[in-house]
Amino acid sequence: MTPPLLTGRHLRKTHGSTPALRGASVELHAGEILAVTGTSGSGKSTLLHCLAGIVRPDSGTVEYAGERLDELPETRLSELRRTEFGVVFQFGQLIPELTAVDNVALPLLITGTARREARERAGDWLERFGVLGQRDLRPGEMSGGQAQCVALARALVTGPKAVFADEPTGALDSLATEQVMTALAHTARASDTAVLLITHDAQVAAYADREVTLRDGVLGAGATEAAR
Ligand SMILES: Nc1ncnc2c1ncn2[C@@H]1O[C@H](COP(=O)(O)OP(=O)(O)OP(=O)(O)O)[C@@H](O)[C@H]1O
Repeated sequence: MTPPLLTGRHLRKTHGSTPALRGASVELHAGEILAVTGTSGSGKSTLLHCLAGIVRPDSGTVEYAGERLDELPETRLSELRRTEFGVVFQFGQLIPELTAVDNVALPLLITGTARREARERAGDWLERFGVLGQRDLRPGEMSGGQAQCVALARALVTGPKAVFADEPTGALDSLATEQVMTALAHTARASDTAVLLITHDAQVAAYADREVTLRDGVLGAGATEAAR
């Protein structure tokens, strides 16, 4: 079997005096959708932040494609986040003043793509997520489901190898959840992108290839090859 794209080993992280992770280990393979479930406060978001190089664990290691994220300088980490990772949160965090197409084009502009090409590629991704008709609308003029599809298009437009989605449908009704998850699962598989999907919704976890559960900062069986 090919080695994992991303591996977290024995991750520990404490916020103030609250232990969020207590030795969590997990592997994510290229092209795989992994759902991490768990009750509120079990450490899901903290795990995502450690694996995506957003926060450093207090101890333990995070290895991405042969690089130790927990040891990298901030400059290399932010380069990786811009070029190899995509992130989506519960509330898409689109820029309210920009239209859908300009929101999606933004990561390309930041990495040096010319404006015309960036907007063309943004349009392609809006189409893949079924929201091309909303290209000239601002986030406040769209439904919640449409805005999340735009946020996903923005996360995928740079061709990331890994997408980190933290409760991406947490604010949506079940119909919009289905629209967003169908689009995410389809595009992730078509582009061989790995997805770490944080959720406490069984309807959402059902879209994953594999599901692991966090309990009190530790992952249960199946999170790593050794434990499977
Ligand atoms: N910045 C912070 N400062 C202090 N405590 C924090 C911080 N972030 C998280 N925590 C605490 O760490 C624990 C784990 O939080 P985390 O957000 O990772 O869990 P979660 O499973 O994602 O929860 P939820 O489903 O409610 O989002 C919780 O007890 C939380 O209150």
